[in-house]
Amino acid sequence: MDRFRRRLAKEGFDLIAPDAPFPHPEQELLRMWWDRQNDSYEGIHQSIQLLQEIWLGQQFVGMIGFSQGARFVELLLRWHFQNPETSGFSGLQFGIMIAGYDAPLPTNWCLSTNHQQLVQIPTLHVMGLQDELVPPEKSRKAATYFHNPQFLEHEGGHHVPVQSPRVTAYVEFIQNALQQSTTPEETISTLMPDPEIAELQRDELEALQAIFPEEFTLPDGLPQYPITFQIALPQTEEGWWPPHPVALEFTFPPQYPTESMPIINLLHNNNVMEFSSLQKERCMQAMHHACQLEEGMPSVMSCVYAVKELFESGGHYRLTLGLVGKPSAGKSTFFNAATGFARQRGDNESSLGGATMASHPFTTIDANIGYCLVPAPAGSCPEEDYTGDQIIGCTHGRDSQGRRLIPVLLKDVAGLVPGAYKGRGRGNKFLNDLTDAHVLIHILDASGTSDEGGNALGEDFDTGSNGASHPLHDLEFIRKELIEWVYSNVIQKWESIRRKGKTKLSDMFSGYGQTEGVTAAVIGEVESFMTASIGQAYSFDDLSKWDSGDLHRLVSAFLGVRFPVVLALNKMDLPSSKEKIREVQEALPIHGAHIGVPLSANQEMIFVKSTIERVLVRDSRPATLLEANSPPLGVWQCLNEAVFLTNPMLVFPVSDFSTLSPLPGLRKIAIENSSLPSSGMISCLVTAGGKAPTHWNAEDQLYRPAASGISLRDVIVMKPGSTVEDLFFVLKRLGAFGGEFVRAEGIYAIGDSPKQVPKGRMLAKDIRIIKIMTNKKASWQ
Ligand SMILES: Nc1nc2c(ncn2[C@@H]2O[C@H](COP(=O)(O)OP(=O)(O)OP(=O)(O)O)[C@@H](O)[C@H]2O)c(=O)[nH]1
Ligand SMILES: [Mg+2]
Repeated sequence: MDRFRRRLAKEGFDLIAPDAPFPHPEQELLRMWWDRQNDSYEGIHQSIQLLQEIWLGQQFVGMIGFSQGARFVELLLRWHFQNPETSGFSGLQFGIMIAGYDAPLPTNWCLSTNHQQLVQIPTLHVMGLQDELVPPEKSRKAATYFHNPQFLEHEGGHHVPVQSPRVTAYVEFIQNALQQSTTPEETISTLMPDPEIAELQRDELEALQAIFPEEFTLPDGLPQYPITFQIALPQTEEGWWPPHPVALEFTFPPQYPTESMPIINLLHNNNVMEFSSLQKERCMQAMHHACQLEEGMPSVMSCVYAVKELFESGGHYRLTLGLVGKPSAGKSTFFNAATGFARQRGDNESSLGGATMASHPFTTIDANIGYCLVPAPAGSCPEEDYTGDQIIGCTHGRDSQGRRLIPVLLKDVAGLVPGAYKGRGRGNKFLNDLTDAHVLIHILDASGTSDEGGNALGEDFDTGSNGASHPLHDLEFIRKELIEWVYSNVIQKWESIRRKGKTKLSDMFSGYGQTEGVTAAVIGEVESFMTASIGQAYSFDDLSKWDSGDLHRLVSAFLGVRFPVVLALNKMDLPSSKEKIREVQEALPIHGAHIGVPLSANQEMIFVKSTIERVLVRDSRPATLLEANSPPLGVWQCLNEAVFLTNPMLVFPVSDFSTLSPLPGLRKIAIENSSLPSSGMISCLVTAGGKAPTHWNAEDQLYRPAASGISLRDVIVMKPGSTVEDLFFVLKRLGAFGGEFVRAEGIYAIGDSPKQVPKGRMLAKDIRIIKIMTNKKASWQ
C-alpha cells in the first residue's frame, strides 16, 4: 500500500488505515470487522463506532476497503446514502471496493432494504480475474447497488493490485469523484417545475422518444420530477468506442431548459482502462459545449450527437456520404456497386456480400455502412505541384490517373415515403441516421415506373397515369421530407429562441455539426433573397413577427448549405428513362440539387461483381462485353462529385521536412486502419489500372512500415473549418503526440521564416506547413 500512499500524498491526500478490531480465529495476521454467524454480523456495531470516532472532526472524503473491508465500505456507503445527516460519515464522497462481494444483509443492523434508489455516490469496484476466493461476478453483483459504478479488472487473484497504472487509475477515479461532487448534482430539488417549464420538459421528452425510439428509456416508465431518462449510444465497429455499451443519463433540474442545463451522467460497464478518464472528460466537455451553445433551449439531442460524433470519429473527420431516395430507387444497389471492391477481404476469394437488394419497397431497414475509396479532389494534395524527385507514397493507393485515393464512408438508409418526417415508415429514424452525412446522394428512379412508395408498376404505367411518379416529383417530395425533418427538430427550440432574439437564431441548427459562421451566412442570404424578391428591406431582426413561412424558408436555405445534394439519375438502362433524365437535367438547379449524373447502378454492380470474380477467383472467362468496352462509371462519378462538394481539408503529417518521412507515432493507424484497402481490393484496384498503396508488401500480404524514401504516406481528412487545435487533438489521439499543445508555427513554403499560428486558427491553404510543439514526448520519441 506504500506506493498508493505515496502517490496520494503527492496529490495532497492522506491515507489512514485503521486496524479492524477483531483478530481472525485461525490466521494470526488477519483481522476482521465482524464475525458472521449465520446472517448476524457479530461486532459490526463496534466496528462502525470505531470508524465514526476516527471520522469525527477530520476531513475525510472517501473510503477504501479490501475483501471484508470492501463489503464494509459497501454497507457504509449505502447506510450513509440513506441517512446522510446521522450516519456519522459526513463528507463521504466516494468508495473504492477491492474484491468486494455481495452477501445477505446483516440481521443485527438496520440497513433499509425498502430503499430502491441506487446509491448516488461514485464507486470503483476492483476485481481480480484469477480471484478464487471472491470471483469477479460476486464483485460485480455488489456494484449493482450503486448508480453508475466503475470497474477495474486485473489479471491477479485475491490481493490489492498496486502496480503503477492501477494506482494511477485509483487516483484518477478519486479526483474525478471529488470533482463530480462539486457539480450541482446534489442541489437538484425534487420540486415540480413551473407548469410552463414542465410542459417544455415534457415536449422535449416526447420529441426525444420519437427521435430515438430504440435508444430511449425512462427508468420509471412515467415521467416523474425531476425527469430522468437514458439514451443508449448504439455502438459501431469503428471509432473510439469503449468495448462495453455506453448510455447517457439526463436529469432535468426544475429550471431546465430556461435557466439551467441538464445534469448528465455517462453510464457504462467499462473499467477505467477501457474507457479512460481522458475519453470521459472529452465526452463531458463536448456535451457541456453543446449545452452552452443552446443555453436556455432544449439541448439533449445536440448533446447526444456531440458525443456520438466524438465516439465515431474520435474528433477525426470521417467524410460521410448519405444515400437518400424513395423505396426501391436503387440505393442499396448503388451502395453495393460503390463498396464492392472495398468489401473484398482475401486475395483469392470473392465475398460480394453487401446490402440486400430487392424489387419490393423497404428492403433496407437498418442503415448499411461501408467504406469506398474516392480520388482526392483536385488541388488538395501537395504532390500535384511537387517537382522534386522523391517518391510520393500513400496508404490508400491511387486511381488509374494517379490521383491519391481517400477513404469515404457511405451510408445506405431505408427508403423515404411521404410523411417520413412524422415517423411514417419509421422515416424519422432513418432521417436521423443521416445527421452525420456531409453530402447526400439522392438516388432517383429516373424510369418513372414506380409510385411514391416504390411499388413497381411496370413500363406500361409510365409516368402520369395510375400513380407512377415522375422523378421530378420524387425529387420534390423527398426534398420536402428533408425540410420537414429539420423543421420539426428546430420548431421545438423556436419558442425559447423567439424570446431571446436574433443573436440566438443560429443555435436552432446546432446538432447538425456546422459552424456558427455557416448558419449566420445562411441567415444573411435568406434576408437578401427576401429583400430582392419583395422589393424592400427584409430582416429577421424582429422574431416576434415571424410566421412559419419564414421559418420554412430559413430551414430550406440551411438544408441547402448543410446537406448539398448530388442526384443519381438511376435506371438509365430502362427505355422510359431517357426522356425523363433529359427533363431533370434541363430543370437543374432544382430543389437544392445542381448536378445530376445518369447511371445504371444495376449495370455498374454487375460490372463490379464480374470484375471481382475474374480477378479474385481467377475465372478464366474472358472479360465480358461490358468490361471490354468502356466500363460504366456513373457511380464513381457521383462519388467524385459528392466528395468535391464536401471540400475536405487534407493534412499530411510528417516528422521531417527534408525527408518528408511519416510520423512514427502514426504507424499503428497507418497499418491497422479499417478503412485501408485489403488484399482483395488492391487486386481489383490494380486490375482497373490503379496503384497499390506504397508500403503494401504483396508477398506477405501486409502493410509494412514505410521504407526510407517513401514520403507523405499518411493523409488525415479534416472537416473544412477545422482549427490547428482540432488537428492537434486528432494527432494526439492517433498517438503522434504526447503532452499538451504548447505552440504552433506556420509557413507558406519551405524557406519562409516561421510565424506563430494561434491554436484557434482555421487550417487553410495560406499556411501550407504547420509545426506543432507539445510539452511532453510521445512514447515513440
Ligand atoms: N433496371 C434497373 N433496375 C435497377 C437499377 N438499380 C436498381 N434496380 C432494381 O431496383 C430494385 C430496388 O433496388 P434496391 O437497391 O433494393 O433499392 P433501394 O432503394 O435500396 O430500396 P429500399 O431498401 O427498399 O428502400 C431492385 O430490383 C434492383 O434490381 C438499375 O440501374 N436499372
Ligand atoms: Mg435498400
